[in-house]
Amino acid sequence: MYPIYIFFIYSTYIFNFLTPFTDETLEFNDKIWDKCGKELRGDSSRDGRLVCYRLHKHLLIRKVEILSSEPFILQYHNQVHRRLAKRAVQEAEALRLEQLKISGFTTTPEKSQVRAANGTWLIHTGRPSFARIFEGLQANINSLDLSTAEPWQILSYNADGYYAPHYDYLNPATNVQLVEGRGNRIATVLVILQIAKKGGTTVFPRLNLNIRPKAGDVIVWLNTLSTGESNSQTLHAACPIHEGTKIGATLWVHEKIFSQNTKSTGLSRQNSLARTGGKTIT
Ligand SMILES: O=C(O)CCC(=O)C(=O)O
Ligand SMILES: [Fe+2]
Repeated sequence: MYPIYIFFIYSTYIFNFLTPFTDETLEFNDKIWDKCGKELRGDSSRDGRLVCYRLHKHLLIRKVEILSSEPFILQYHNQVHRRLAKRAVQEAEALRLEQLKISGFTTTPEKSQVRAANGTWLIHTGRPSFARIFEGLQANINSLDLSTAEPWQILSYNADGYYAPHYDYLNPATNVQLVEGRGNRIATVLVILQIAKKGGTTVFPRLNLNIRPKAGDVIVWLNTLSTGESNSQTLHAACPIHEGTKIGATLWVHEKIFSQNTKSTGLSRQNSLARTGGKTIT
């Protein structure tokens, strides 16, 4: 009785911080993938804020594209060099990617309403390529303090993999200590390390946006409004993969750095898994 009880508490606890926040019941049926087929981008003739600009840094020039102004969504083109992205893929594949595995199949005929992917946590500098990517991101995205981010969440989606529509911000009611200690996930930084041959775009259904990034591109968006409230327009998903394997690495950026009481929020376990690339220390 006692161990079962502990397991129940423990799994609910872990599940809470891995589960994206939904403040409503999101429909899960084939219709949710309606926008996945073709690339959908914002219309700059309707919104003059949707512009491209060049970012000059250390003699490198990068193209940055504003995909949406409200919520703010940016695409950094070729932020990660092709070779670096390839090395990061090799490093990712050597990690225990079954750590965050959700197969997509449940005991009922319905598919998982979370995602179908393998994955793991990794600390920011946990592998050389990820450390270099992290440094490069911090140098370019200086409006965000990336040290406030949770460890890398690396996800690998095979054919039929997907990430169901969700929000990245946390529900403060079910993540009380984490949100009190670190604030909410104000921004998401999604690094595309490898794209699928077919499918696997990143879709924002409420914004009519379906992004087909290249390997090495980075998508950044703000999850909260300037008031600090969560922005439900940021609903997004990874469309089903039809062929090949997509690998992405996400940083969920918080408002502030760890505070003392963050240690007891479950993030300590997340961090210990991240330090070992998904291996549980026994
Ligand atoms: O892989 C994608 O396109 C989306 C990933 C995502 O939503 C996340 O990591 O929060
Ligand atoms: Fe997400």
